[in-house]
Amino acid sequence: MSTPGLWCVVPAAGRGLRVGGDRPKQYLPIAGRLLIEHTLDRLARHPGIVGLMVVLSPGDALWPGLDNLHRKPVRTTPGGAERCDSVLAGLQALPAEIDETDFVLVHDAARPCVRLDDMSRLIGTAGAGDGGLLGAPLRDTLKRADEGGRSALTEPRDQRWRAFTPQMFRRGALSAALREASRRGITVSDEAMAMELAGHAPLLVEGAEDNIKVTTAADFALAEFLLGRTAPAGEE
Ligand SMILES: Nc1ccn([C@@H]2O[C@H](COP(=O)(O)OP(=O)(O)OP(=O)(O)O)[C@@H](O)[C@H]2O)c(=O)n1
Ligand SMILES: C[C@](O)(CO)[C@H](O)COP(=O)(O)O
Repeated sequence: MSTPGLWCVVPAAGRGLRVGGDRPKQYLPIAGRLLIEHTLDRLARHPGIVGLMVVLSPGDALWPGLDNLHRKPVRTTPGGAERCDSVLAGLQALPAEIDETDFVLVHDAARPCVRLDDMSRLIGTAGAGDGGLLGAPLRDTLKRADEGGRSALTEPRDQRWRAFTPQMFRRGALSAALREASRRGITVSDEAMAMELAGHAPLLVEGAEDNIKVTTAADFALAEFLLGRTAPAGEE
């Protein structure tokens, strides 16, 4: 039996090494709350989401122990060495009532600024086919650097997109695609890559470019500004 709504797997088992903080970045403060709390609150506010499966680093002692947000269940499970391993673990830990053909969302804990209306557009359009992902067409010129840090060549920009999250796929198809990529020794950088390798054609759904992934220390100031806006983005 499927559920009348979407669960979201939230990979949050990373170490945040590129930030260089004294703890994993998902547990660093932004605008008075933990980074992860902003992200989970944003996700739980979306009416189409019915539950969150947060994937934590094994032995994570910093998890604040949330079990419910906006009257929606929050569950946790241990993740793996790579993001894709954590996503697969999250899929496996979802409640039994979610069957293989149900769509699920995957959204990085490190992306606290996702807009609710962008999520609605993804859910409303990508569910008609193989699933899809939020992203944005590349708007800057793209350079390939040589070993000396110089521009070796300019990459073609047409039909190039930046991939964001959430990404939305059927639980069974995504699990199988992730397992197959792992079996082939391929570390996929997002769920769509695994689906592409499995022969699917994920739909690209354009979303706001302020859906930033907090990756370095410099990203915290921008995230703080974006989160400080009067109303959660997408409800303005
Ligand atoms: N083994 C991993 C690695 C990453 N992630 C999660 O995947 C998201 C995107 O990954 P990234 O931004 O690279 O986070 P980190 O891996 O923590 O960053 P870094 O590479 O700087 O250590 C983050 O929410 C991170 O917690 C995860 O669940 N499991
Ligand atoms: C999934 C993702 O956020 C899409 O852009 C990105 O691939 C994550 O990369 P990371 O190196 O694991 O942060």
